[in-house]
Amino acid sequence: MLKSLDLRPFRGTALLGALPRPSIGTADPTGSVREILSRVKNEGDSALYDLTKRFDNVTLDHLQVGKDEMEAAFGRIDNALREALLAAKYSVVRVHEEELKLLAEHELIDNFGMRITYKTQPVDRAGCYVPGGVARYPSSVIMTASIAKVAGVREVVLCVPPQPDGTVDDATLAAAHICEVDYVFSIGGAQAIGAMAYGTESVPKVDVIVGPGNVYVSIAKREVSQVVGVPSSFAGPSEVVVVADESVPPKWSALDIAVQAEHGPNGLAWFITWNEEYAKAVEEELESYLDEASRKDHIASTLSTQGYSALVRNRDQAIEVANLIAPEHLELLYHDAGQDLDKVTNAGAVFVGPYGTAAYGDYVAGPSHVLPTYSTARFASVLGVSDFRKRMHFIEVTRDAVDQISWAAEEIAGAEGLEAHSDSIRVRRSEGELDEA
Ligand SMILES: NC(=O)c1ccc[n+]([C@@H]2O[C@H](COP(=O)([O-])OP(=O)(O)OC[C@H]3O[C@@H](n4cnc5c(N)ncnc54)[C@H](O)[C@@H]3O)[C@@H](O)[C@H]2O)c1
Ligand SMILES: [Zn+2]
Repeated sequence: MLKSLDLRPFRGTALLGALPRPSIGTADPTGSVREILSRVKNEGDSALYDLTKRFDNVTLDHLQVGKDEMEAAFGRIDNALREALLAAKYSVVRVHEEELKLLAEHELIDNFGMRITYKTQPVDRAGCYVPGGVARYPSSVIMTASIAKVAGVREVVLCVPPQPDGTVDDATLAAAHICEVDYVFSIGGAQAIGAMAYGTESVPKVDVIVGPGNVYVSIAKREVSQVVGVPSSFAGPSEVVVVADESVPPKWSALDIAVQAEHGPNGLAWFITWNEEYAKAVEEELESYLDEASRKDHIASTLSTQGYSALVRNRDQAIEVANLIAPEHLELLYHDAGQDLDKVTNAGAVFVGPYGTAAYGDYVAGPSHVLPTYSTARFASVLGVSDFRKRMHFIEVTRDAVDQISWAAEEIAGAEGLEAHSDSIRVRRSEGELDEA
């Protein structure tokens, strides 16, 4: 089931060489994504109807889902699901209200008489993509839209692929209602990203696009990043690295390997341990679980292409391997894992201790489940309030600064041959103090 790797002999750069390269799946669809985007840009709504027919096999007669329909869906869903979605939103809002405090306006420093103040402002309108091909993701509504609202975004636009009958499922609409989403459109794939980036007759143009999706969606976001803000993470097919030993029941480890593979194809699932017997026990549990799993095909498809069971020397090497993979989800399930957290440098989210299945993070932990995949955790981060806000500095130049630091600015302007630059400073320095009115 999982491909076995014995990484024990490898050290340093040889270890990197011994790891299989991540793969984006079958053929790279950048060419067809570009075609879709240019049709949306040039033809607007009519391209959206046509592409939805082609890729979702649905003939729509309108694109927008009204606020009344969101409210009705909220009323229709099970009581227990309604409570669960509200609890998840509450948890996400709490975490992000705290995160927002970190961005509070403050004076950084008095720098040579120049007062530097740090401030952030929300973007005006955000677009959230909620996937809906292989599975339904009401949780992704909460993990994007509620964070945009906490960040202070004025309007939130949400796109989600239509179901085969052309509607959007009740749970997704109910989540949109809970998160006070302003517009919902039943459009999926690269065409949805194009619609939000360029704007069409029906879909308002947004300033930032966030949200996970399959390769078409993720590549489309990368393509439109010239005209709209897009976080640098590639929030693509799900990934997990599970590090465990005999201190954890093998069934728990086996299930966690299956969890992220359940999302669909092109994902990645690694199991890492330093205990050979335990690796065998986990493999056996995984096989017996798969015999009965309802999403057996999805899980098997990810595991057969990018499912690995790696044997390492010790926990240090386990973390070294995890850092090289830079996975979306890292689980450190073994006893005392809390001791190792400083060594983790590359991962989207890290789950610590034997109870730490990534599924808590998918729904209720509070941080967004929109996380960097495809090794982008080397440089990119979890979705958060800062993705919806822009940083700016206020620079208040006092007379004191003119006296203290003009010389350096004039000198550099001179070296760059930019006369107006040095003149603008020199007049202030030489023409003395203005009367304060
Ligand atoms: N990284 C994260 O934070 C995170 C979180 C949740 C989900 N996910 C991932 O999101 C993905 C969801 O994928 P999905 O496929 O279920 O839904 P999706 O909404 O991302 O994609 C469905 C759309 O893809 C388009 N499409 C399908 N085939 C196409 C083709 N041949 N050419 C052009 N467009 C095509 C269609 O327009 C369709 O509407 C999964 O891989 C899951 O792992 C990631
Ligand atoms: Zn998941």
